[in-house]
Amino acid sequence: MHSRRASDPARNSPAPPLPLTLAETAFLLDFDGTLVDIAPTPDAVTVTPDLPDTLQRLRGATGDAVAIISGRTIEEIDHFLPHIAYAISGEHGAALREAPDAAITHLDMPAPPDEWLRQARQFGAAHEGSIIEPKKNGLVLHYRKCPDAAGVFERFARELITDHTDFYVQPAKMAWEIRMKGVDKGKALRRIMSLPNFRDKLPIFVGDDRTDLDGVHAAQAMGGKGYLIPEDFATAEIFRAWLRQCAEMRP
Ligand SMILES: O=P(O)(O)OC[C@H]1O[C@H](O[C@H]2O[C@H](CO)[C@@H](O)[C@H](O)[C@H]2O)[C@H](O)[C@@H](O)[C@@H]1O
Repeated sequence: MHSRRASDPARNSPAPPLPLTLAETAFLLDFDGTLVDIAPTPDAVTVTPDLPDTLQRLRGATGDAVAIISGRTIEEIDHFLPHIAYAISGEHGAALREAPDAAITHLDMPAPPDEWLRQARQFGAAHEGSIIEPKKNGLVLHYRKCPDAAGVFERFARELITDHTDFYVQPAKMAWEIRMKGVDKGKALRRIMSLPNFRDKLPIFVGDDRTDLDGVHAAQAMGGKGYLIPEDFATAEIFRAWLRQCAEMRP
């Protein structure tokens, strides 16, 4: 993934074209850095006032073909955007809720050993500002508030998972994430695109991080569009303005 600098004239290039018809389009959207701006801590993200209405309008215009695909848990997405997306995939595809009233299902995968979380919390306590975020299928070591410790965090994460071949260490935005092998946002997108409301539509996936590349490639492979911030939309704010334009398109 390449990125553009503020001085790059391409930053000012127009956003991608609007879809031709919403009735034949499905929106599958990343959360952090896309639907919301990156914030100093995971709890501190804010939803812009018009975003829930934008997503509700898109649901109406697409026949409920609006999904969020996030690295976060589904419960966290519900906290920020309650009952807004039709389907939600969490933990990079390890969890799925197919419809608003459906139960959350988890892929049958081994959980990380409890000992990892205990050790990670002990390690985090020695680094002021760090955040240890547990997930069912992994954990995230955030160093945004202690950036000089990035290398130490990486070493700790790699040593922690030594000999556990089911997991790997993924670089994330100011964080290292211990992730389960075998799940990714591309697979999550394909699962959601097989659901009745999504099937037979062209997917538009938008994300901002290297974990989103699988979603981008899967959408493109299905004949749809895969977009990245800042390559295709200079900022998340510009992407959200584009999404609003989509929501306001005539049927
Ligand atoms: O797949 P996403 O919806 O993009 O989620 C990716 C990770 O996002 C969160 O961490 C990142 O965003 C935080 C809030 O802006 C920021 O403080 C942190 O530095 C970023 O790494 C979230 O905490 C993770 O669980 C997600 O996997």
